[in-house]
Amino acid sequence: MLTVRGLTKTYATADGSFQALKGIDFDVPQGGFYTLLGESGCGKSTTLRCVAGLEEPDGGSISIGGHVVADVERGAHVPTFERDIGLVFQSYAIWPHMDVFANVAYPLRVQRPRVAAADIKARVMDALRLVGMESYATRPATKLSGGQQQRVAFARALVRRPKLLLLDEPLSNLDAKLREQMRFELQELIARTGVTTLYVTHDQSEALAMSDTVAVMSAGRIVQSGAPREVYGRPVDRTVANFLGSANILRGKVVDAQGGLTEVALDGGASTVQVPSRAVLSRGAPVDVIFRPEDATTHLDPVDGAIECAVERIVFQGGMSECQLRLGPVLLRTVVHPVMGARPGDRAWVAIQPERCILFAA
Ligand SMILES: Nc1ncnc2c1ncn2[C@@H]1O[C@H](COP(=O)(O)OP(=O)(O)OP(=O)(O)O)[C@@H](O)[C@H]1O
Repeated sequence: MLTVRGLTKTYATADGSFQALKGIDFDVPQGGFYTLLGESGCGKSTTLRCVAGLEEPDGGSISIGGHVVADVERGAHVPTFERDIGLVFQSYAIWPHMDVFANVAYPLRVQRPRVAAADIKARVMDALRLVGMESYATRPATKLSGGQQQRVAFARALVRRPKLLLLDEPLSNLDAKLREQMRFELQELIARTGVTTLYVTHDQSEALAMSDTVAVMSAGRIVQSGAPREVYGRPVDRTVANFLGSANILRGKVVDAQGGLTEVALDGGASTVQVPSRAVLSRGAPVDVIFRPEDATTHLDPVDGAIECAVERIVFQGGMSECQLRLGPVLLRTVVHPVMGARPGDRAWVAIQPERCILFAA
């Protein structure tokens, strides 16, 4: 449905130029929910803005539903209002001088192909019903809460029944509780309409919870893309592992490698672990062993093969606590039940599940 090939974009800056996109390729199938995730400045919004036609790329091509909307080589650039898209940004961007109805009706009145006047009311009310705002049609836009304004923005983006919905951090202005509620509402809304969605966020929990496919971006490139579980469970490098969830990293050296298992002696004589690894690493090679907080258990008594640490901090997080443990220069994080009676300074033993570890050459 959406195809992006070889997208590049360089901005002119005060001291020269800055290449924000260095060759972006991806496809979103019909009805797919594709998320661009990454730290601030990695190029997520620039990618979305190129798909929307708000920026002109300087290389590559974009097609939406089989129609080429941008192709630098052929000099093609279809303006935003002629692309079959709905757009929602972080700032609600609904017009304060109009009521809810007029806001949602606006794209039907100004964009082509025009919708017959007689059909406008039914189309607007359908869109408002979709977001649970049908009883607010005559409410001035300024007399709405943040969440209600964003619902109106979704209704306005969907009222023309676009092929593609483009969402740039649409939940970021909402407080934590509302953000979570709106996340589910938005997911349901998208599932009900079946609209293909390109979503931009720096919030990893949003990306993991909502998407069919997550693409992690860094410095103008997509470094990994796949199903959320796959990217979380099998990050291709430390950057992805660290960005998507928290990752514990232990340095070590390869002792032996046989039959897909690599034996690693962790630095400081902490322990030896046998980790599955596809890469062929020579004996003595320095490596990083990476594991997620939930892939280790924490014990207050010695356990065979476990790593001895000192409890540094217990961070209560409601249903679970994060246990921070000191191992020389490294601070490990594990997940423990809030009733676990550990205190700062206690000795503790961390047993990692070797089959869940990931190995990278250091
Ligand atoms: N109009 C512009 N002129 C110059 N540089 C720009 C312009 N727009 C964006 N950039 C730069 O391009 C890079 C990518 O910006 P972009 O907005 O795509 O990042 P992002 O990943 O969406 O970040 P954020 O999450 O902070 O919005 C940044 O370094 C940014 O400073």
